[in-house]
Amino acid sequence: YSYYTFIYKLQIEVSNEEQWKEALLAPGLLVVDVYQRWCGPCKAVQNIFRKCKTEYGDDLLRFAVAEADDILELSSLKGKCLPVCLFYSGGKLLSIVRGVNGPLLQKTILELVDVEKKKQQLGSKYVPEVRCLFWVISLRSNYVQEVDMGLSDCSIEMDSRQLAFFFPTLNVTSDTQAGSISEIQKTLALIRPSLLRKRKDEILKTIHDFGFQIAMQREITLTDEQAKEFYKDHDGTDYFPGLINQMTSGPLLALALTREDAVLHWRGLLGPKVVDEAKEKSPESLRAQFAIDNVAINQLHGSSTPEEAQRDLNKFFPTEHTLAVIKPDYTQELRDSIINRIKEAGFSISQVTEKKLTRDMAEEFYKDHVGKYFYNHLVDYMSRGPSVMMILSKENAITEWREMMGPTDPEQAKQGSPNCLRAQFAKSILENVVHGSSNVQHAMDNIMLIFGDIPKQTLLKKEK
Ligand SMILES: Nc1ncnc2c1ncn2[C@@H]1O[C@H](COP(=O)(O)OP(=O)(O)OP(=O)(O)O)[C@@H](O)[C@H]1O
Repeated sequence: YSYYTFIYKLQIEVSNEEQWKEALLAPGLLVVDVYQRWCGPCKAVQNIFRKCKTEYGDDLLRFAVAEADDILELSSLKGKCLPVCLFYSGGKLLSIVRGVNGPLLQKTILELVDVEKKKQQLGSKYVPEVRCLFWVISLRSNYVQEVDMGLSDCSIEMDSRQLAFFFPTLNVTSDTQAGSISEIQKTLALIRPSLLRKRKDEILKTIHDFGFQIAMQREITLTDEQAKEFYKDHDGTDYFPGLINQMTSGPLLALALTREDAVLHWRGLLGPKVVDEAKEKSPESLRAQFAIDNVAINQLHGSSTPEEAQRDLNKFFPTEHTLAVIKPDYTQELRDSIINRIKEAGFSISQVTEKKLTRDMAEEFYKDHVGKYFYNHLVDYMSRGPSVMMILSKENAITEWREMMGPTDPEQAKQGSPNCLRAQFAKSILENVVHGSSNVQHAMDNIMLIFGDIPKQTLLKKEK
């Protein structure tokens, strides 16, 4: 964790606006490695810079490191763990290279240093030859590649620059040191009860500020057995009783966090496991920042590997099943497009059947609405033709499918969530295209009504 405090001789450290302005206005080419707090400056890039400095180094080539959070101009690069190098001269941004692309970095530095030399030799007689970087974006592969087109058109160069700055959240992947590609991952974070009681809003804001999305969350009070099972590998250690005590002292918050390389980043932010060590060696780490007075156990957990994250997530967010119905009068095209949307959202369709409900079944299905003014119309509608009945399986399936459907009334849906199915396809509040169970009991009852008693094993097998 000491990478937070490294000072590099090769690179000047820019950590406030004043230093930023000073660095930009110094003569020559300035190459800035923009980094994120949890990644630290990129060591692989430093090696390339060191080589360049030795090969073509003179006073016209300078290097800097700056944290995206510290400098306003760099704020659009917040949250990207991929190294981003910016090339400036006379305060102007000339070029951007993302990723540890040694040859491209070297080539860019060589060319731009040459320009600086010419400028120095020719003074005001120097006429710039503009070279442009284009971003070739293949949406299908989510891959962004930089190509030096060597064109002389300033407006095109501006476009590419703007592209990089205005779409920093594009899933940009480029060469990395090990040739691997950063990917969106999920990890499990636990906020232990004492911290949750005292500083819930603050820790959630911090998580958000560090670029994580909360894909799922659940407040849960663990029993002694559940806590012991979760931490069984620590059984027998001197801290085990204290840990179990902390884990069961009230509700904790389990979070499924997503972002690029979520597992590594979350672990990196947490810092050392022992609170005193975290405070001493890594005071910026979350375990130091969010330690609770007089509690020796740290307040935050994170999975160690992607495999462990998957196991941990399954424990806190087990697969749920919900009943989804495409209501009568659908066209084949509508049915296919809804099913595609379901698959794209990551649901497994564990069972599917097309079935015309009898009046009795429709009455049973909507028995909670008996007596309401629309009840008879609802039963008529639901029994007048076949419906597509599906069991959808996923963590958090009930809530997620209801979110996909949107509000009961399509007019309200169009206002608040225009992309939901009801906003796009419902005819009216009555004929609103899709149904989804409201809770676990409702899901179980209606799955039983439509599909009979499906053994759990069948569902699990189908999920795979
Ligand atoms: N005010 C209303 N006027 C007409 N029909 C209505 C009205 N409210 C609900 N409905 C019909 O009854 C169904 C069940 O209503 P409920 O309040 O359970 O909404 P929902 O949970 O969004 O929908 P569903 O149970 O079909 O998933 C609605 O989907 C709709 O078809």
